[in-house]
Amino acid sequence: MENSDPHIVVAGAGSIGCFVGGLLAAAGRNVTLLARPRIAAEVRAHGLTLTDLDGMAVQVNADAIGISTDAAILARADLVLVSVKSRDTDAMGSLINTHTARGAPVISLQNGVFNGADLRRLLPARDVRAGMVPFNVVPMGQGCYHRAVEGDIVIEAGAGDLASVLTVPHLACLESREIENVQWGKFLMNLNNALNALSGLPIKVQLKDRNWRRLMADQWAEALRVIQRHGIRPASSTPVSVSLIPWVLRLPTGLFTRVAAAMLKIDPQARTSMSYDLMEGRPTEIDALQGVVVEMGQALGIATPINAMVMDVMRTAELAGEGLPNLSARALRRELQAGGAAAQPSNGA
Ligand SMILES: NC(=O)C1=CN([C@@H]2O[C@H](COP(=O)(O)OP(=O)(O)OC[C@H]3O[C@@H](n4cnc5c(N)ncnc54)[C@H](OP(=O)(O)O)[C@@H]3O)[C@@H](O)[C@H]2O)C=CC1
Ligand SMILES: CC(C)(CO)C(=O)C(=O)O
Repeated sequence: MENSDPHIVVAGAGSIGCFVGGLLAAAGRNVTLLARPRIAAEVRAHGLTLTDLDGMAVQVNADAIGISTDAAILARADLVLVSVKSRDTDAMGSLINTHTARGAPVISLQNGVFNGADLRRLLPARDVRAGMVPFNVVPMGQGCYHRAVEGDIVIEAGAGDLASVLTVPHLACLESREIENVQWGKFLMNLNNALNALSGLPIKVQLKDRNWRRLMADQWAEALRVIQRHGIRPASSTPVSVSLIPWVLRLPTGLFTRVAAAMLKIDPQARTSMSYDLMEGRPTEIDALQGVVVEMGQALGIATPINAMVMDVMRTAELAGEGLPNLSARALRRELQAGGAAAQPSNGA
């Protein structure tokens, strides 16, 4: 990437893409959102209003940011930020391969741990970087996107100073030589996406319920055991190590609330991205999260009944297409005890 004012194309602008692309454009970067017609129409009509839990309020007028629904815009990209859901990574990778110049770096801003590798497979001999977005973005409608959890973006280290290109007021980006560990740490957090979506609750309300936290803790511990047995060492994205998180989650609510406040700032509106998928009747990223734990467990003959149960219940909710199912943690425990989903290989681990 040689251009001093690189053209950044956000490939699949939804919550993360509009928020990140919008802040970059607000700082004067040359940004185009590649978006579906419904999002393009919204941004053309209202521009973007970007807010956050610290009181940020940034307005981006529609004429300050490029908007396109045509993938051919990728031909004019010097840098591509991929922000589609995991199910669309292959399709977007193929579009980038068709249209984008080989010299343009491609950065995945997606959850899950394999999107970077999937893009690399589709885009051989290109500069493809995995990334990790720690914050949550709530789509508020009329071009308004609200960042409801704090944190800085982390991207895989490599040639050029891409982190500086992506660091502007209200948005910081760091490079890491251990991006896989960083992604695995976020992966563990994202296992709550499904629980949160099934609960139908904002994250903050869900976290106040000790039954939900116990289920989160058990699910986390089950996944961590499998991941570590594969030799992976997840890096925590909070000041508390990944192995201590289950202990923190199991604390009585008063104590937990105090410890959690020092770990991560979350505002009352935050719901996980999977909640919006269920609300809007779209398939979720469950395969890239619980699905990965179940497969990794199967590969080692380790039972993962909680992750398997959550995956099954999520599939039922997707098929029902009735939005958030508003289940209780107790209902999921009963599902686990009923054991249908728990029919897993076990070596007693
Ligand atoms: N939202 C959040 O708070 C966070 C999300 N993430 C991760 O970031 C990634 C993006 O999430 P999020 O922004 O919430 O997802 P969204 O669904 O809000 O945005 C993705 C957008 O890409 C669109 N899209 C898909 N294919 C194309 C295409 N070929 N051309 C144009 N647009 C396309 C989708 O449209 P359509 O729906 O019609 O397919 C959708 O509007 C996910 O991996 C998610 O897990 C990470 C941290 C937080
Ligand atoms: C809520 C958060 C930030 C962590 O689980 C997230 O990644 C998501 O909404 O997908």
